Amino acid sequence: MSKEVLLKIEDLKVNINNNEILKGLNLEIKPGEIHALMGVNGAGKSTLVKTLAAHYDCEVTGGKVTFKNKDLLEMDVSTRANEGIFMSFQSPVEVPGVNNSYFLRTAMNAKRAYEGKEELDAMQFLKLVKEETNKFDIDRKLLQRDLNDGFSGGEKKRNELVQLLMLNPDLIMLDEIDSGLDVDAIKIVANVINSMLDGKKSILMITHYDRLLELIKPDFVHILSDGKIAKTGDYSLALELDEKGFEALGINNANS
Ligand SMILES: Nc1ncnc2c1ncn2[C@@H]1O[C@H](COP(=O)(O)OP(=O)(O)OP(=O)(O)O)[C@@H](O)[C@H]1O
Repeated sequence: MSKEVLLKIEDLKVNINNNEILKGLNLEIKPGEIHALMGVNGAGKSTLVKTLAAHYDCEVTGGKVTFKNKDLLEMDVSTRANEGIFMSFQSPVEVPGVNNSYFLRTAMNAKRAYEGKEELDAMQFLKLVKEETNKFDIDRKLLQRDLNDGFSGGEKKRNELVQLLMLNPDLIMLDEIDSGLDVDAIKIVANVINSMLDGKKSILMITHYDRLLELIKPDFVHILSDGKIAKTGDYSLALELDEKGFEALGINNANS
């Protein structure tokens, strides 16, 4: 693998329901970098991360994406996860009938098998979960329930943090993980993410608010508009955006 680039997106075009949402997007993420993605509602931010996570809504019509120098678009959803891509969804789906703990252990064991490691039995798994969640104020009771079934918005996000800690991915994609969270919960999110940063893990996070970026400082801030990255800067771009709004920065309000 090239040491310089973890994820490379070139001229990516994506349709949803036959509408072109991404119109030739380019983005490069190196190991250890934190990228924030901002933009008006409907600009296509979620579409980008959903496409990278192989979501069935997103039809790639052009372009190239490489992850660890491999063709990402050729990989199915589980291969992408096993290769080290993790996505935290804006609204994680509820899966009644599937035990949360069982689901997570299965996902971990699939990744371990892919990496040539031994599978974890239930006891080893629980020990690991306990070690990881004890470092943070994360309630383990959610693991006994069915996956996201009846979880509150905040509980769903906390559950994703447990998944994140256990799966230990190389690229963490967070789609508005701060939305609907109370101040303490946002701090837990930031603590978990910051604790995972080891100079190699990269982050692509979508947010509308400077609050999260204050706690997880991005190296790059991108503004998505009209299906492309319209502007890139450092953290000061997020501050400028917060102060002046999109229009003052010359960003179109429509995704047409
Ligand atoms: N399943 C779908 N069917 C039809 N249109 C869709 C679907 N999913 C997304 N879209 C459309 O694609 C466009 C981009 O949506 P996307 O969710 O990527 O925007 P976003 O930048 O993440 O917005 P927000 O900031 O509001 O979360 C929007 O116009 C949206 O209505």
